[in-house]
Amino acid sequence: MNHLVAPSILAADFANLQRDIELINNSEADLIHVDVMDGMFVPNISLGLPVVKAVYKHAKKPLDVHLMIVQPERYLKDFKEAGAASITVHYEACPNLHRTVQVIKELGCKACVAINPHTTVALLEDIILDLDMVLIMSVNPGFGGQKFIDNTYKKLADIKALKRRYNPELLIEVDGGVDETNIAKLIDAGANVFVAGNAVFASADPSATIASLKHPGILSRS
Ligand SMILES: O=C(CO)[C@H](O)[C@H](O)COP(=O)(O)O
Ligand SMILES: [Fe+2]
Repeated sequence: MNHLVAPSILAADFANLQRDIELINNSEADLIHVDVMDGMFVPNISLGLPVVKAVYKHAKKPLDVHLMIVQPERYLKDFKEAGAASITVHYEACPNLHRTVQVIKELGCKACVAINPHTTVALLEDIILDLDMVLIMSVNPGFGGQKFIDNTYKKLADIKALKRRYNPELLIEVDGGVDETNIAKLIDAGANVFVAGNAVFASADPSATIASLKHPGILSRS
């Protein structure tokens, strides 16, 4: 399949959020990545349900909601009602992960599990069959603009092997430090959904950057 690009609005201008949503709407982006942080699971607070609802009102692309919160099972229905098309919960935040994943699917959302850089891919073996997508964190969650962690390539090799064995349709998302310099290598490593925050919104021309993430190898900038 062709890979998907998911700009993260964490790096957008929150005072001009509608403008930045329109920018994504009119770009080659496939999804809108929404980072929800609670100051507990991660040492940062970003945005919550009212902002997700406001984004959904203007969004013409599916919302890919990444919950970096403790006990995310408390809020799954709320995020579905706020407009989430897919809901990502963290392996590290879910003691009853199988149940949490079933609830996400019963709500009609795509179910995704994220793992932090220190969490071994092998821990996903008994849940992978139930998932639509796995998110490999390529930075420690909590902040945009961090440096990509190279061990991600090893984790992609491991998840690719599990995918081949158990769930060939599985999507593999990479989040953190993705940009025009590493996306081609990440595609080769087996990833097919790419979150990009700073690479898009800190660039001089965010739409052109999204286009070049969508078509790596082709010079989309004039
Ligand atoms: O989940 C996240 C951080 O926890 C963000 O999605 C991620 O950091 C994207 O930002 P950038 O592309 O700037 O690294
Ligand atoms: Fe994210």
